[in-house]
Amino acid sequence: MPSKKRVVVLISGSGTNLQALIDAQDTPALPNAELVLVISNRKNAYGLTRASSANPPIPTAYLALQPYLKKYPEKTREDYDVEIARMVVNAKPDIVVLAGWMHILSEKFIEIVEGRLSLSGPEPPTISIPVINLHPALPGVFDGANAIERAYEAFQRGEIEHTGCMVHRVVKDVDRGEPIVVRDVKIEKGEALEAFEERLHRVEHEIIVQATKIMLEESTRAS
Ligand SMILES: Nc1nc2c(c(=O)[nH]1)N[C@@H](CN(C=O)c1ccc(C(=O)N[C@@H](CCC(=O)O)C(=O)O)cc1)CN2
Ligand SMILES: NCC(=O)N[C@@H]1O[C@H](COP(=O)([O-])[O-])[C@@H](O)[C@H]1O
Repeated sequence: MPSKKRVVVLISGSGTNLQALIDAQDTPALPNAELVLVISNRKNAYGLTRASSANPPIPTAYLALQPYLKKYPEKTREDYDVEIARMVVNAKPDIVVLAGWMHILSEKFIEIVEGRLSLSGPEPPTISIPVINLHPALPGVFDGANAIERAYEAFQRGEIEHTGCMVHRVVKDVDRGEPIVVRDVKIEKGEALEAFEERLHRVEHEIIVQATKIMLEESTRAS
């Protein structure tokens, strides 16, 4: 049996998408995969509880930007991103999944994790870890935070007829990476935001597993 593919997940909140990955790991939905680390930038993220309550428990880590900058006044936001990259690389993942990670990552993070920049010294990096992100909107529309609410309001103004969600490769430009899985989600006339959001989240829980599986299969073929 080949060794399991290692998945690192970055979160900032409730972790319902993390839970979808936890439930899918090492099942036909996400075969031969195990979550090896969950990193949160918010101490009270319930996703940390989901990880530690999993069976077996998934190791967790927490590092928030503002406390880091307060503790190390000489450091920068980019230094923080390098620390996150160090935590990720040390976990030796085959993929990194941003599942509600609400922090824009610097290009340096991407260069380190994708193996174009070495964490320590001049020797060439030996890693190339794909980073993917779940975003609750369609490619090129409603980039950034609060996308669900913005799409809902645009629908109420008659500007759009539907929205959707996607998982895409992470590049420097937020939400502009190559889409991996894209799903349309209709907004029903008269539907409350909460009901629409619940329907969209259910689709997210499917596509985050599908996209992770696709990327791990791709990395297996490439190796
Ligand atoms: N370099 C990239 N970093 C990140 C991407 C990406 O595509 N490229 N995706 C985001 C996830 N995301 C949307 O999908 C997103 C998350 C957060 C923000 C944002 O404005 N964050 C603020 C802080 C907001 C807060 O703390 O509540 C910030 O980082 O200053 C925009 C888009 C993850 N990172
Ligand atoms: N721009 C990024 C973004 O808005 N991400 C969104 O955060 C939520 C996390 O939910 P969860 O914590 O329950 O998984 C998800 O809806 C995800 O699309």
